[in-house]
Amino acid sequence: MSHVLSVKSLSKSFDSNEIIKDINFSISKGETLGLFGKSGSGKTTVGKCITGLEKPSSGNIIFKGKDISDRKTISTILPKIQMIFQHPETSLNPRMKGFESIAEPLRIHSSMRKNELSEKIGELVELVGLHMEHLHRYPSQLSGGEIQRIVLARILSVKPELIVADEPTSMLDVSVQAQILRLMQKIQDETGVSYLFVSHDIEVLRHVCHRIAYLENGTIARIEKVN
Ligand SMILES: Nc1ncnc2c1ncn2[C@@H]1O[C@H](COP(=O)(O)OP(=O)(O)OP(=O)(O)O)[C@@H](O)[C@H]1O
Repeated sequence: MSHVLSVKSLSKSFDSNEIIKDINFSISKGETLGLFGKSGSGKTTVGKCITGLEKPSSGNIIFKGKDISDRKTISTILPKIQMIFQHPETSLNPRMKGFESIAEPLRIHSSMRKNELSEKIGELVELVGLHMEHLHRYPSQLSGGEIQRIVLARILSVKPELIVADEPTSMLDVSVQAQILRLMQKIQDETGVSYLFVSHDIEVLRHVCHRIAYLENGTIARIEKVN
């Protein structure tokens, strides 16, 4: 299997405080790699370095053979790498209804006409299991699970090849959590997207990941295959 992402000797310090050091791992096409670590271990920092939200102190991030460690190159790769955050309520613009939230990246990254846009949004809404009525609501009028579905539809609109999912279900109750995890697996089966799934919940990771990387003392202590 070809690697979508390779992280090589990644380190990141904040104010001379080294948070992660010499991190190495790869993710194949269609693979879910879990990143496990306790609170404050630096999981989100790894995800932010990959998605360009933080600049690595040193090391390389190779996406489909191209080094995207410097900010100039990453702008040409985005939107192929997307990130889902932990707090659904802060993931969307509170002043945008569902339709606009999903349409916004399509308007930026494609030149679709109005009817093409509506058709595409209809397909995405069906893929993530929402109903048209949800599109006419603001985030404050949607549940956490419905917001994460809108977030997924928004992200999928630009056909990402890698999604960094940072505790995407930890704020949801157990039954909704299971629905979103199933949805993410269905999306992977249908699109071949790869995930870096960040969590402090080892049971969730064992359920959804092909392999799990354990972050300890700022570095990857080991990577295990999940049977
Ligand atoms: N921009 C920043 N400036 C300074 N310190 C930061 C910054 N971002 C993160 N940190 C620190 O880096 C450490 C790792 O944070 P990070 O959010 O990556 O951990 P985490 O494993 O994702 O934690 P959690 O599971 O609680 O979300 C923490 O001590 C945090 O305070």
